[in-house]
Amino acid sequence: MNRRLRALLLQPLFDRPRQLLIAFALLVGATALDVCGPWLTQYYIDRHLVPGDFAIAPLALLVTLYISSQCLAALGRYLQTLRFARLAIEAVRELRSRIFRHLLQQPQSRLDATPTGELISRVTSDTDALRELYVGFLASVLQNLVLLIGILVAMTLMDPRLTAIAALLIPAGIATIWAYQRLSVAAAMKVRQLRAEQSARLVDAVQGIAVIQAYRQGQRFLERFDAIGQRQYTARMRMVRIGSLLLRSAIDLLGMVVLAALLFGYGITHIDSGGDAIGIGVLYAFITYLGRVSEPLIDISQRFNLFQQASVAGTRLLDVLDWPLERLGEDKAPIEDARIELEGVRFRHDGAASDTLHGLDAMIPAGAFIGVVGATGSGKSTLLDLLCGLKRPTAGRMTIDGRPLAEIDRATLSEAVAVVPQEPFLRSTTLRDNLLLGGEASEERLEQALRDARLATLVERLPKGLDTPLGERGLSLSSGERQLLALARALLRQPRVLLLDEATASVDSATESELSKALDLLRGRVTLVVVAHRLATIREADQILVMTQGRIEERGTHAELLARPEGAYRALWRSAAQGADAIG
Ligand SMILES: Nc1ncnc2c1ncn2[C@@H]1O[C@H](COP(=O)(O)OP(=O)(O)OP(=O)(O)O)[C@@H](O)[C@H]1O
Repeated sequence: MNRRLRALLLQPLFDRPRQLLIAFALLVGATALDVCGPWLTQYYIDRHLVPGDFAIAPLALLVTLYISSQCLAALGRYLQTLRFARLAIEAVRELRSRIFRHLLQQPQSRLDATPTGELISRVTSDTDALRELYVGFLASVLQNLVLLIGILVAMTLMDPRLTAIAALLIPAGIATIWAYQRLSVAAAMKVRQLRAEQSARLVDAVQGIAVIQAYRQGQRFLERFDAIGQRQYTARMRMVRIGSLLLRSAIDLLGMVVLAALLFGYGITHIDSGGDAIGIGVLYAFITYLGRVSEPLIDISQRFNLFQQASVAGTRLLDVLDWPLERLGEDKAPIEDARIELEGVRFRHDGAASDTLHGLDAMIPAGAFIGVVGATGSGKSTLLDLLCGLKRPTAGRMTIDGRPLAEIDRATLSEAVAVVPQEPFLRSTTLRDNLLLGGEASEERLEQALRDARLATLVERLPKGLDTPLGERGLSLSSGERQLLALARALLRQPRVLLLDEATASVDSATESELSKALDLLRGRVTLVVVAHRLATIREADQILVMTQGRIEERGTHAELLARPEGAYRALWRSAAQGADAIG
């Protein structure tokens, strides 16, 4: 295990030295009291039972000591378990939020490239594996080790020679555990890998359930899922076979052999000492202890796979923590006019063979209304992602009010630039929370934004109005309504730049023309960049950029572009008009 992994796994514990110390002290105390049990019994047998001394006072003292030591041991165990659990839960909560914070600061490209199920499993099940390590492995292994030491000390105090015989069980047990580890590691890794595969398939299926049902692919998905289940079963059974052969059975067998050796040893010592050196009570205590030595050994070995799993999970978490954070600018001066300039802006996706945007030049004056049109895949959405800072250009320069976009602080930029994406993100909470997204606004501003986004009538119809929950069992908005909600959310923030990506693609023509009027009201006050398939939306734009395969092929007003006989815009306009069966 390397140093970083060790630090990741252990640091959260060492960050809480007081708690760790208290938990450990409780553990040692409880174990010591536990070990007292057989020792007190031995004392009773040798000093009272065998000589036939049944005086009430010492007997009562012995019984009281026995009961109270065992009760205190149980109390100590209970407190120790609580302490370790608290330590583990706190450590995991902290780690989980560290990983989540790191994910939230990732560049868009990283999140795009990583499957959702994978991200979720890193934040949840991988951090959970660490909790298991603290509660299931660390606490238990420490407890068992202390118990073993306690038993050995108690035995040595009673009889060192017999202890030497009984202690044979320890190296033999360790050798068995070592063999188990070696034989089962491959199967354990296989099980974990198959489990990850199974959850990835599950996430795929749940996300695509509508398509799976529509294309009648349920049976195929089920068969593939079951096939993984079958492989998992085989790997698990292999682990169980190795485990049941080597762990309980082998260690129990070893225990029997050592017991026989002990009885033999007892006999020899007895003869050597002339028959009265070792009491029957010592033998009783040794037999009891012996039974308790094999339990900790089995327990340690069985919990070893928790340690293995935590190591694998820890490696995956370190991998996430290694993902570089998005470079953030530090320029916090507010954006005033929102004049945007692009010079030779290029963009290439990570690992892609060619550029998606090939050197864009554009000058967007403050308060201008810019329309962006072009064929599917021509790079319109990518351009908007660059304008709002979600993606960084691979080459070229982008400025806003003459200040490089890359140097502007993230919060300043997102305060000034609002985006209405193609597929709006909605949370399963109320309409109000979805509009505010954690921010604040007066009722008047909320109502104004709803009116501007043409959502006011929908909200008035709902019995709970803005407090109606969305998603799951709540209201399910239509695609058009979702877009309007995203628009209202953007308007609420009174941005300096408003970027719309096909924001009105799913609303009917009447709503769309009303929205155009609302956007008209923003003209001159807000810099507007509108990507549109429906050309009517951007007909009134100050300038229209026509994109083809990552380049700006044409630019001009609607009238100028339409006047070009062989122009791309004219062709788009004509085909759209033919589609609508009427030339505009
Ligand atoms: N990770 C990626 N690696 C390589 N190419 C990608 C990646 N992600 C997107 N692309 C490509 O980038 C191009 C531009 O996509 P973009 O979404 O900007 O197009 P668009 O003009 O907005 O299309 P639409 O009108 O369909 O929304 C597309 O050809 C897309 O396939």
